[in-house]
Amino acid sequence: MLGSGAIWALGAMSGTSLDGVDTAMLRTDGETIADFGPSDYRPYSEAERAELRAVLGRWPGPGLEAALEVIQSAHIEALSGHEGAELMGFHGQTLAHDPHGRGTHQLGDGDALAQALGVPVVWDFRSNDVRLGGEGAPLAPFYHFACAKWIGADAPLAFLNLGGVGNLTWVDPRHAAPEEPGALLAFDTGPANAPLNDLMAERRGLDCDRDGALAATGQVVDGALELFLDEGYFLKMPPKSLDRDDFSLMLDLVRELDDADAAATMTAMAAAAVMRGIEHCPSPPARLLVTGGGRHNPVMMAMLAAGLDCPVEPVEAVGLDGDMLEAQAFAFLAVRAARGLPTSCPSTTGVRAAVGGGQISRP
Ligand SMILES: Nc1ncnc2c1ncn2[C@@H]1O[C@H](COP(=O)(O)OP(=O)(O)OP(=O)(O)O)[C@@H](O)[C@H]1O
Ligand SMILES: CC(=O)N[C@H]1[C@@H]2OC[C@@H](O2)[C@@H](O)[C@@H]1O[C@H](C)C(=O)O
Repeated sequence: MLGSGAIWALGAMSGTSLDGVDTAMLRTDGETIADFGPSDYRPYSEAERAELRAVLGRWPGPGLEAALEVIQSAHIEALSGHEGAELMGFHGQTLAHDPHGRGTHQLGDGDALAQALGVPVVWDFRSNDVRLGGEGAPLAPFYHFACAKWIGADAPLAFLNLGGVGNLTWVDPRHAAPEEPGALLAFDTGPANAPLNDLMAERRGLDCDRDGALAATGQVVDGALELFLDEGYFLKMPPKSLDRDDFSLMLDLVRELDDADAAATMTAMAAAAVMRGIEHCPSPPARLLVTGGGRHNPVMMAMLAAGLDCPVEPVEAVGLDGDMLEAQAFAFLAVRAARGLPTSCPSTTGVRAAVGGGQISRP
């Protein structure tokens, strides 16, 4: 098992929007952040993305060879650009997530990666949690706790990741450790960018509504928004998690709307899901710090700010990097796993007891 000093770890994340691999170096002992290191982004080519998209929803079994090759080669390329890492955290690509049914599936082979890179790799972060009755997601909350400490927060605050799916972590930084009861509450808020990206692909052949340009010209249609908010998911008590396409029926709610109104309404849906989520927090957060690609969408950010009673700011406001926070999180979680520390607990995933995730493969 790893000693207790800080080491340089390298994290890699390939998120639900299938845009590419984020990598980031972090010096940490798995409890506190000692230093941030370089980070990088390796986008998937169109052909690679198509290969991955074609296997979304699939469970382990035959027929994944080409997609696995994309994941392995893109990660080897992305990770070998960094030097000096003693340990790597490899999330892999979530293809399917059904924690109370078939489990959770992140495509990737940590053994092969450790052999190729000559560095120990922690991977398969979510399975242990699911085996112990947890949601297996979100896992960034233990890192959000360390971030709250790093910025010197002294009152409850919340982190929001606006990726393909949204996830929220309420943190009370007055606790000494993330697994202490009352320190954290975390859950997926609902769809964030994924359905909006799907709408843009379907209607305009574009990756996303860049800078909210289309939504800014449309009107939010209240009827569609209300139907969306009738979904039982919003009433469910956290912890709770989602698969990328759990809300794909959202597209049907805006089917009759013109492109601009559909984009505005879907952007409002993502924001409204967060507002519903905030109502589940044990106390109102002093501020909401936003990470993930959605913080670049000014329309989504303005809707959040208008609907919440606390300041809504990108994490850059406190000196963090919102494009790399998840890659850093998996570097941090790798060190925790290697030290035998828990990476999730009942209030972050609903797992029966605090548990460490991940298996470790050595070269
Ligand atoms: N300038 C921008 N304007 C609007 N949207 C943007 C912009 N930049 C990024 N995005 C949105 O953010 C998405 C990428 O976000 P991010 O990289 O956080 O997702 P992810 O890590 O793949 O997802 P997850 O956290 O769900 O795994 C893009 O697909 C796009 O929808
Ligand atoms: C199963 C899975 O991969 N879930 C992702 C996804 O993307 C955002 C949200 O849904 C979150 O629950 C999680 O990722 C982040 C990194 C997490 O585990 O914290």
